[in-house]
Amino acid sequence: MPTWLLPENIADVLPSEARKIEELRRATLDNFQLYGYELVMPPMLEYVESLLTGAGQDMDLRMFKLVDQLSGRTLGIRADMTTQVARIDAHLLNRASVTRLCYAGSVLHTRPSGFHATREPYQIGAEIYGHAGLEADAEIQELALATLALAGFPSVRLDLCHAGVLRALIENDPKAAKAEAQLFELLQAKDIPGLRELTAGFNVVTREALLALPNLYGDVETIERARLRLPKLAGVTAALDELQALIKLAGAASITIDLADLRGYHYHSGVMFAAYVPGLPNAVARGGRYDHVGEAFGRARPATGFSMDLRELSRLMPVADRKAAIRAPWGQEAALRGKIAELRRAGEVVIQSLPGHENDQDEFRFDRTLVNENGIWTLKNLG
Ligand SMILES: N[C@@H](Cc1c[nH]c[nH+]1)C(=O)O
Repeated sequence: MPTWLLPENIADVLPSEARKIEELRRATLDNFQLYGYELVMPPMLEYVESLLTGAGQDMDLRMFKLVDQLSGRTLGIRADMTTQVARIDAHLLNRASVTRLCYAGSVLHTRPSGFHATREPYQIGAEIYGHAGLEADAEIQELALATLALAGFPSVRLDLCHAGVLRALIENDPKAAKAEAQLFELLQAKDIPGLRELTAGFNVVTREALLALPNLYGDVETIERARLRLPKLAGVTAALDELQALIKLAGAASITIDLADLRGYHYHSGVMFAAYVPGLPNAVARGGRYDHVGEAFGRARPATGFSMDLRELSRLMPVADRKAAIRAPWGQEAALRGKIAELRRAGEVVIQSLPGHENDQDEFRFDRTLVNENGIWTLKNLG
């Protein structure tokens, strides 16, 4: 095997793609700042216990682990930055008021989430801590839509779900509580035969409700269907009421409900959403409420947020036009160097041709050149 092969679902990002990702990263972070989100940079790795705190058992399987030569303890490489940011809010900032934080960085997954999915997504996201009301969820959804619009996706469908529905059903039946992890998996896969088998010994009300969940999707009327099909447990009613209220607050043009779309992480505790763009089966952004994570870090804080993978998003964007550039000869002459510096200060790309390498650069399109006319360096259009 050649030594330069990369592991499966791990790839280099080449110049034109890297440029697209970087431009989107800058535009997204600048936009987050306009909404008052402060940038934080959590570490690439932490002690495993800290990364797993409040994160749910699914995180353990998704995380790469290694041994720390300094402490002898096991370290985990982050698979999701959301819980790291919750730790920062809970322990380091210790603010009582609302805190808005954002972040961007690579995460690693032990297994790809789909056949072609990368195991190294570039995660970017925003989180609000300290407000339990739906207004925070509405702001997060608006921000997710604004971010997708920046990336060139103006028509996005938001799929809403609520972790409280399954939680209330599970709390009502000890047998279901024991099978929580499997229930999550089967519901995510909408695997009705599997659900039938697993729920055989559950009480009838829980069983019927769990079997109904995969079919409770569609337009916003689904909430009314859910009220009829699901048991009138306080947790179920509260969750459906919240979904209904959020639909009124959220500005999305197209909203659907899918009460079995639990594909986020197990730490979600309330309203969850996934954003879909035309022509792509996988969600391009996911988010939701996770009030219990701060509690696990010792400071109960309401929390909601969203994140997305910039690599995936930029792959869907059209290829960017090559940037116009100016070709300049190589030279140390003060007048030439002064002219080049002046053009670069004005935002122009000026590339000095190294002797013997006058050909084009892939990422750039030379449309002008610097020529010396009677001792003055002037720009000339290239045909
Ligand atoms: N980090 C979650 C999405 C999220 C951000 N904040 C809350 N939820 C995910 O990757 O699915």
